[in-house]
Amino acid sequence: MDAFLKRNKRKSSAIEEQSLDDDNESTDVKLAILSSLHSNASQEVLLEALLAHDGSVEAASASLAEDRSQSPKKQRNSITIGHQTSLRLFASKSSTEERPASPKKAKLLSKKGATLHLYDPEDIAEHTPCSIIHNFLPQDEANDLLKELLEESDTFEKISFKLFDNIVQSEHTSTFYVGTEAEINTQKHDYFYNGARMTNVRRITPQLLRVRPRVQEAVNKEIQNRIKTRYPDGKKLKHQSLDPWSPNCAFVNCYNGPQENVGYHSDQMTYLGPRAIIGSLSLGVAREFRVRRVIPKDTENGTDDPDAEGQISIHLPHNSLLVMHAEMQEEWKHSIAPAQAIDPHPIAGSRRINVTYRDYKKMFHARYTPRCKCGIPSVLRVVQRKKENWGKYFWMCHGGNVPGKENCSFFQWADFDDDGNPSWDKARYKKAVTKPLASTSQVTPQDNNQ
Ligand SMILES: O=C(O)CCC(=O)C(=O)O
Ligand SMILES: [Fe+2]
Repeated sequence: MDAFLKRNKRKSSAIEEQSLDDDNESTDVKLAILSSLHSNASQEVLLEALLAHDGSVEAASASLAEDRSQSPKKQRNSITIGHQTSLRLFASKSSTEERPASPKKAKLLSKKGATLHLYDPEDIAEHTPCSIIHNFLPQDEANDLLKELLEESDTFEKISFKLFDNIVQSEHTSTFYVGTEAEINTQKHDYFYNGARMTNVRRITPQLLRVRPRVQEAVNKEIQNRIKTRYPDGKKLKHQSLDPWSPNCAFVNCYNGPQENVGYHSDQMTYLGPRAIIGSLSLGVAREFRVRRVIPKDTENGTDDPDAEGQISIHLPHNSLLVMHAEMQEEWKHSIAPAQAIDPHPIAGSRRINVTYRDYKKMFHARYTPRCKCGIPSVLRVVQRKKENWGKYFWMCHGGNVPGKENCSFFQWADFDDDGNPSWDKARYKKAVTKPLASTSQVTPQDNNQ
């Protein structure tokens, strides 16, 4: 849950600022030249053009001139978000026409210290571990869900947790929803988050329930499409589940105003299992969802700089469904950036609601996951930063996050088969799955900041 820490946020933005300072003098100069040549274009548009042309001012300028002559209204100066541009506008004809049948690693367009802004679903699928569907629900359904959750959000809470010896709070508010009263009880008694029990758990609302099958269907289609078009040999990833994605809970966030944000993190895999997939629906004010790849420290390009490849910003307008695919939590981090300004939404005002539908796996019920010496379920992590053992999963104690407790230093490598199934006692598990699915499903908050 470090993701929410104000203190942590300050630390990571300090790192980002430093890398911006280190790296961007030449980019700044180039932007200034481009700006003088295209005074009507926003900095975002200029940067996008520059990145799309590998830093060549001449080529970026030519493409901006061409773009402007084709569509003079496209340029804008607003610092709020929501306009639709595509990298394909900047790409040469042949590069878009000759998309390979089998997936190839997309050319990296983001750069150290810079933010590449993406709006177009094709660009997003190509350059990030996500895919997006705009205007996802029928308008009335999206608005009904938004209204319902805005009302709910009046009683959402900030999450409190321990950092070193301080109790700190998230900036935004949230709560989570499961299917039945029995699930609420299971949640409150059996599940632990960062070493503590969750108290704020609610029964799923009528609108969340109504939307769920649509999300389920769309996410499963996106998963299949991704496997076919983007993964090596058109095969699912190692440890990715073969089962259809079946969301049984929803974690809902409310960001009230432009400054409420979530720092860089990966979502906790403990109860979702490896290669977790998440369906994330955005409602109300449009905000920026930023992603950056986690680069192992001791590779050839080894670096300690988390911003070494820059970051990519995905714009999330009202009624968009973002799918975080199977490679996301292990290999990337994500955040909701603070905004300088926002376009108020006619229903939500300055608020944004985000629903992450999640598939809590029966096999990863808290009663099976390894317990640490403190007697609480341990958390599932993956080696992200070290080349040695990179991608290996492990269980560790999270007691250190509980006020008054110490981390008991429990550590155990995790063992999963190719489909992500754990190797523990299947007999016990079989007994449990005779219970209805609803009684074993859960919701988790975010966290996995290593
Ligand atoms: O608000 C969002 O879009 C993302 C929230 C998030 O990262 C999370 O709930 O884990
Ligand atoms: Fe998250």
